[in-house]
Amino acid sequence: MIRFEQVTKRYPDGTTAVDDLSFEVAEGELVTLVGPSGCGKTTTMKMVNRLIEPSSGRILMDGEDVSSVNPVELRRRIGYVIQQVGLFPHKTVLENTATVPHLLGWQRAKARTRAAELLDLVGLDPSVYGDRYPEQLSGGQRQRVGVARALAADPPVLLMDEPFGAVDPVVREHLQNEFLKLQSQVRKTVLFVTHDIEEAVRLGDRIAVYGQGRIEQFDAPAAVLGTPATPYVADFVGADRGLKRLSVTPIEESDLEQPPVVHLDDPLPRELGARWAVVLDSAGNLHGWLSAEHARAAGSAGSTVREHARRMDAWLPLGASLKQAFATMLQHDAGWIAVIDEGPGRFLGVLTPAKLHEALRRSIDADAQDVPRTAVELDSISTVPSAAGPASSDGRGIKR
Ligand SMILES: Nc1ncnc2c1ncn2[C@@H]1O[C@H](COP(=O)(O)OP(=O)(O)OP(=O)(O)O)[C@@H](O)[C@H]1O
Repeated sequence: MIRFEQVTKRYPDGTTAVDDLSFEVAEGELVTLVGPSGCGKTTTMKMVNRLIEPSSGRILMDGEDVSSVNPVELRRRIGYVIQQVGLFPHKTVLENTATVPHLLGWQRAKARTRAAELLDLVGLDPSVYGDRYPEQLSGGQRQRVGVARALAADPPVLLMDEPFGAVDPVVREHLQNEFLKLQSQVRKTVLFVTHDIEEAVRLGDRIAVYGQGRIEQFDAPAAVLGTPATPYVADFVGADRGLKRLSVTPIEESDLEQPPVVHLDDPLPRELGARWAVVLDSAGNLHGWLSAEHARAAGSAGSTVREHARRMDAWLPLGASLKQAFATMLQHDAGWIAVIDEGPGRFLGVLTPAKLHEALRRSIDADAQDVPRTAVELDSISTVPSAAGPASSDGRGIKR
């Protein structure tokens, strides 16, 4: 979808910002460009919509050399979100969002309807926020309007330059989650610049780690964290990359243990054979848990599990990340969490801290041994977005 072919950018003062860059972003893929300040990320991005022209090499979008497309026409096909959102202060939120459809000559009513839909999609109720002016919004809300505006004309490509860089860490994580959800619906081809490796890992299907003007590694997040291609990348992703891996490693069925199970309408057992048992309803869905101590103490004949079961709030769907599992354990002060089938909600097993640790080891070892690393060469670049990306393990709530 977007293909860089040996692209170099040398500024007139002799600075080589980007040096012989070749990579490809597949349709619907989100690639994060990450690296320290001044390594050429923004220059890379601005060459796609021709805010900057390459000194040599070419950039193709859908097979077409962007240098042959009129820049104004080109930019209408490319949504652009930047850190300082650049909303028009004298226009309302709705008018700001409808800017590009207006420029494209859409009828006013159609443009406004579309803008309202987009505001809704980014979590801003148009009836509440549509008539406000940008100064009447929080920083996070302004960023959302920026995203809505960039999507308004439904461009196939989005360029995002540190879009969440100016908000505090909590709002930032919230915006990242919302953006992942949004991206799973709209499936744009996205180039996303950040200097934050955590953000790159959370959002990217693949990550391009920049050194000075060059890509040091172009790979799925798990591979960048598990097998850094160079000492530079290892240093950049940090000594705590084992921890960062938690967020890109999904819970798998083989990680689960099978505790004793009782059903709601079973007579209350005197012994469980363990300190606790999972309680299921007749459809096999998770209801809660029963403690052996409680069952023993209750002991009265005639009662059923239903009267003694406790609710279980610490649960996650299969495929959620180990990081979510760890956070859920901490949040509920739980020694284990239940894992259910995402669709029908069937109980699958439990994840314990020991199994969580094993899963993390498995993931690190697998990468160290045999995960093929994608070389930064055009011919070897896979066009399939990685299933290991954080987008595939969406952030699900914990409580029912
Ligand atoms: N107009 C320009 N003239 C000369 N040098 C420039 C110009 N614009 C950028 N540079 C230089 O090119 C290099 C890459 O800049 P670029 O903005 O692409 O980096 P970046 O990775 O996006 O950095 P940051 O994270 O700080 O935004 C830097 O050394 C920068 O100083």
